[in-house]
Amino acid sequence: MAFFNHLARRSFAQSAAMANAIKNVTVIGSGLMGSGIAQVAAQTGHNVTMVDIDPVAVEKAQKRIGASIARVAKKKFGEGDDAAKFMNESMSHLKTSTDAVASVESADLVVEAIVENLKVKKELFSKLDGAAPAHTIFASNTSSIPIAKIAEATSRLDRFGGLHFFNPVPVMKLLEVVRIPETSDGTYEAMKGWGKAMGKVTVECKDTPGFIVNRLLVPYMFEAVRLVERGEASPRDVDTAMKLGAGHPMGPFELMDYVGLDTGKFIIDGWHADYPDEEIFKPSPMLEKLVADGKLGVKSGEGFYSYKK
Ligand SMILES: CC(=O)CC(=O)SCCNC(=O)CCNC(=O)[C@H](O)C(C)(C)COP(=O)(O)OP(=O)(O)OC[C@H]1O[C@@H](n2cnc3c(N)ncnc32)[C@H](O)[C@@H]1OP(=O)(O)O
Ligand SMILES: NC(=O)C1=CN([C@@H]2O[C@H](COP(=O)(O)OP(=O)(O)OC[C@H]3O[C@@H](n4cnc5c(N)ncnc54)[C@H](O)[C@@H]3O)[C@@H](O)[C@H]2O)C=CC1
Repeated sequence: MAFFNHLARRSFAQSAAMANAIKNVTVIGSGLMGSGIAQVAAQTGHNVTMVDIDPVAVEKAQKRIGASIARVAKKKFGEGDDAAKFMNESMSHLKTSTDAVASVESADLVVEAIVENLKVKKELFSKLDGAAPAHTIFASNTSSIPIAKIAEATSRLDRFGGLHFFNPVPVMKLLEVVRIPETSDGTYEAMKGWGKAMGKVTVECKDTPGFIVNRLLVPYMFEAVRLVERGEASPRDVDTAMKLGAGHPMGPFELMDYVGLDTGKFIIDGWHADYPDEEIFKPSPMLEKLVADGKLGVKSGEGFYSYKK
């Protein structure tokens, strides 16, 4: 028994060491999720480089992070010097760039949070694979794409996994840590350890559609749209019903607007393509039209609801 305790202690120590070895974090994508992941990594003392192809997106992200860190600081320290110190210290850990290749040169971990498109994700990781150091762990924040399909663009399958955060990242405590068969134990332990260093509660996931939360949440959200498409209730009443009847903080339509209708469409289109006979993965004409009209939810000012001031 002592031998196995020794092994357990050693593997825990190894994973803690590997997680502690994750100091330099590069986040690719500075949208809703990338900016949140970069913010929390900076708040928890990591050296963070946040990257985007779109310089305007980087600028917007810096503003979003500044406002969000102010809310976190106020919640933690109230007003005054400690809050200001927390904000300044957090922001001092954050750099931005539009050069993804240069940004991974000394990365211990790369977290990708770009558009939910397999081709674009694979192109990015293939490019980074040749630029990042051999020890660097690659992880995707994808909502729905199989990690294995993304990882096959690289030569580091043993150092590849999924780190699936939840929106808004500074608030939602959960982190889904996904492994593919080739993910080494050391990599997996390091990813879980880093999640804890980020202040998250981690759950272990296999590389299955939607991992845990989205496999349950996305079909629920699309069933809500189908209920409205059948004329059985209004979006507002469905949201009220789920908040007051099921205790959800947001109803499904508010949540889809919050997540982004484009992201919702990317997810369901991917699953429908892979599982064409699965009823609950069927796309929604109502959502298709909104996305086609550029109504992407909060991020575009209008989705199921209007957010124009
Ligand atoms: C699609 C995927 O792949 C996976 C996903 O992410 S699925 C989506 C998962 N996310 C959810 O389900 C979110 C559900 N909604 C909620 O939890 C809440 O509505 C919410 C946290 C977003 C907002 O909470 P709320 O009570 O309605 O409003 P609000 O008062 O603004 O915020 C509550 C607290 O969170 C904090 N907060 C909210 N948004 C924040 C942000 N962006 N940054 C920092 N703090 C924030 C606020 O400081 C606030 O705390 P105080 O009131 O003490 O200051
Ligand atoms: N929106 C949500 O609630 C959640 C989304 N996710 C996942 O996170 C990822 C990002 O989603 P969002 O942040 O919502 O998207 P978003 O649209 O807000 O941000 C995506 C960002 O990626 C940038 N980008 C696109 N291609 C790029 C490239 N090749 N190199 C660098 N930057 C590039 C875009 O300019 C944009 O700023 C997606 O995979 C999504 O499925 C995961 C959890 C929750």
